[in-house]
Amino acid sequence: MTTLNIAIAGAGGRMGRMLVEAVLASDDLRLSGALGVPDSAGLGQDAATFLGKASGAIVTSDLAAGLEGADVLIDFTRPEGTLQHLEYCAAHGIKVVIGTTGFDDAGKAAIRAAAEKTAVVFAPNMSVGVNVTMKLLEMAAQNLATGYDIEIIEAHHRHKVDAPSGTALKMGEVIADALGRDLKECAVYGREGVTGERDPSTIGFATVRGGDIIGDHTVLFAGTGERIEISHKSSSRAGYAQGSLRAARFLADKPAGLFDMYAVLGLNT
Ligand SMILES: NC(=O)C1=CN([C@@H]2O[C@H](COP(=O)(O)OP(=O)(O)OC[C@H]3O[C@@H](n4cnc5c(N)ncnc54)[C@H](OP(=O)(O)O)[C@@H]3O)[C@@H](O)[C@H]2O)C=CC1
Ligand SMILES: O=C(O)C1=N[C@H](C(=O)O)C[C@H](O)C1
Repeated sequence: MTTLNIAIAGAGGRMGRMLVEAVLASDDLRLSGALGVPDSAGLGQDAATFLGKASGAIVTSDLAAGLEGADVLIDFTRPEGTLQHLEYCAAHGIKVVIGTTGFDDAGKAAIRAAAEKTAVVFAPNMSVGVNVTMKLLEMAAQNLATGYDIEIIEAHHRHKVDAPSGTALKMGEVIADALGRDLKECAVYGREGVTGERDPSTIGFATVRGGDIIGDHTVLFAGTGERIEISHKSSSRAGYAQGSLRAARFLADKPAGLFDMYAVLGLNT
């Protein structure tokens, strides 16, 4: 078995720690490096210190040091950090799994451009369950195209900085595509005051933030006399970490290109 060298960006974050633990627990992956920002609490320490272990990877903000020998970088940070890391990886032939959310159109264009130089998996949610839920939404939207109002409700922990979640936005895109609509034209991101009656062609979003909610998403198809709710609820971040490792293994033999979790999980039918 060949060993894949994995570097982790945002190694001290909620997802970074899950990933460090998951890489150390695997027998085909090696933690080759760990990136933080200059004021990160764990800078200069072993990335596995929080587990009471030594991985040999010291958290650094020096990209060359943190990415030395890496085959794949797994990045769950912030858009500005991810884009910096990606530029370095594209220039040095390092593959990248991007879990970060909250990119604007320019950021997404930069990811597409970098993927012409190196292989990239970019997905707002790495869990198998969420990606299968996306397929269910496609089917539901195709079959409930008229007479059903579509609302997407998401809930996350108090520390989350972007809204709606990347997953909720992707759900909106999947549904809009299935209905032949453009999400940019039909999304409604908040309601207040005298809003008038609901326009049936819209897709509504509602955001809840509080406590330690890991990630809940519900899509409501509200018709007359009935409603359908398709929900996914995460009770642990482990599913995101395991999905990210699957994405890293998937990239091992891939040439440059942009892939999503449908490709990783074989859901592109
Ligand atoms: N695709 C998926 O399946 C999932 C995606 N996410 C997304 O992943 C991202 C991170 O989430 P989470 O782990 O909860 O967040 P955290 O805030 O816990 O962790 C973010 C990490 O990135 C570091 N960081 C912050 N700013 C920068 C920067 N500019 N450059 C480089 N590193 C930076 C932080 O450093 P420091 O330690 O100093 O704070 C921290 O280590 C979010 O966008 C979230 O939406 C989350 C879960 C699943
Ligand atoms: O910030 C989080 O925590 C999560 N972010 C992702 C998103 O924005 O969709 C995925 C998951 O919901 C957890």
